[in-house]
Amino acid sequence: MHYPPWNDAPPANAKIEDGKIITTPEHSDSNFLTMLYTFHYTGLEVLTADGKWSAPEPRPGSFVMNIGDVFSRMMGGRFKATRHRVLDIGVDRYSVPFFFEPSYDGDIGVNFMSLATGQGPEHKVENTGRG
Ligand SMILES: O=C(O)CCC(=O)C(=O)O
Ligand SMILES: [Fe+2]
Repeated sequence: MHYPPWNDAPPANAKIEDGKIITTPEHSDSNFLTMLYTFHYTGLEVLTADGKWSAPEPRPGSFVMNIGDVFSRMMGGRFKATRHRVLDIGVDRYSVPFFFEPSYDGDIGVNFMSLATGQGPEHKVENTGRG
């Protein structure tokens, strides 16, 4: 992904709290799991459990792993999908996300954990492709 800077002309809806400017608004990824490579670039922020935005320090050679909506739902919400956003850092920014998706006939039914624990709401099979 390539994020060009707004170059001092951001649209009104790119301006957020504390004078920050965003290139990608807050969201969670709709997939299972995302492996994200951010090189040496800052700009990524993740929402922590106490509702504060936190900027993980970029670590070249490492991946950020973001839990997606599908994984969270399969786990009955015990693991939360990572809310995250990207700030304008004033220079061209690059990142490489790998969006790991379930296979077309994979079972992504809710409450997968109950298959292993025998506890909690019953797991119901739902195939990715057939809903
Ligand atoms: O570029 C990044 O650091 C994050 C990208 C992202 O959130 C996305 O593509 O869903
Ligand atoms: Fe994302």
